[in-house]
Amino acid sequence: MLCQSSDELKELVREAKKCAKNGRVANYIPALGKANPTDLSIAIHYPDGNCVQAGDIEKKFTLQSISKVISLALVLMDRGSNYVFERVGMEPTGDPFNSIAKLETMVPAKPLNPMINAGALVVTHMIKGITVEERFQRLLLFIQDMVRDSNISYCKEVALSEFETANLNRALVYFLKQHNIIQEDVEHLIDLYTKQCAIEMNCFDLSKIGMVFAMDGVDPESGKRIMPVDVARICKTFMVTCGMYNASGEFAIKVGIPSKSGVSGGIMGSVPGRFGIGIFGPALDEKGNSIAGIKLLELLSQNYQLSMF
Ligand SMILES: NC(=O)CC[C@H](N)C(=O)O
Repeated sequence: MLCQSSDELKELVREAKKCAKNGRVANYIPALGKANPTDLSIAIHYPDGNCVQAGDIEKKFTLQSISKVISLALVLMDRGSNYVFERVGMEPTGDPFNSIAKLETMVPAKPLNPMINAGALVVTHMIKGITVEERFQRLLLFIQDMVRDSNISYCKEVALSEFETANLNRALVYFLKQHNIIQEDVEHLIDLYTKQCAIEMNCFDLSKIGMVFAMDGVDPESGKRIMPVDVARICKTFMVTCGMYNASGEFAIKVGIPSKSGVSGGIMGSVPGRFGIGIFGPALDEKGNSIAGIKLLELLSQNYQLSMF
């Protein structure tokens, strides 16, 4: 069964919105603190081009950790999976996304997976190109291709705000540099990573990216293959095992849709072979996931039997 009507979706948004009051917007990146905690919007994008939406779907937000799946896809294409997984692992951590704790206990010191900050920084380090600008443009082009919109760009204010405050991420990079997993200049990598996290779009755009992953790497509307099927498969698997940080297990049980969240309050969902979902709800739970966004996905999954398990 599919959700085909915005009225049905509006009703679910109204219901899910009630729990936004129990969450808080992220403010460790100061510019994110300006978001309105009661916002909630969703777009569902079907392969035939049909899109069902509810809420203020024009509102833009930054991708934050959602960008980690996309940079992983690019780097898997750039370098191949053997090279990538020699430098970053495949296992969930059970720790918060920005935790530094496990790094010191791992021998060699490679991060456990590409969805935690330590692993994502290693992935961003592997994006091919000579300069930060060239590497960022390659990532942006890849995203523009998925969304089919060459106007997709990044929010300079959020990028700068994170660059000025990202001392924990700097600590992770210094540690990884000491262990020779990362070789480049720390400030260059933080510059690239903070721009990557600040790439900005609305729910409608995000649902298109979710759809490309759902459709095994093909944009069904243009027929264009954006990434090999294996790359899409690896990314979706990480979305299931690590996409919602240390809440991924409970989310898999309650929702069962490969998803990736970010501290801006965005969630990208990919229902395999069926459709893509983009959600924005900036009030977060204690693990850093959109509290109303998760509720909305729970309602959707129950109402339309979307769990893949
Ligand atoms: N969970 C997130 O969305 C984290 C991304 C954020 N840019 C950070 O590195 O802290």
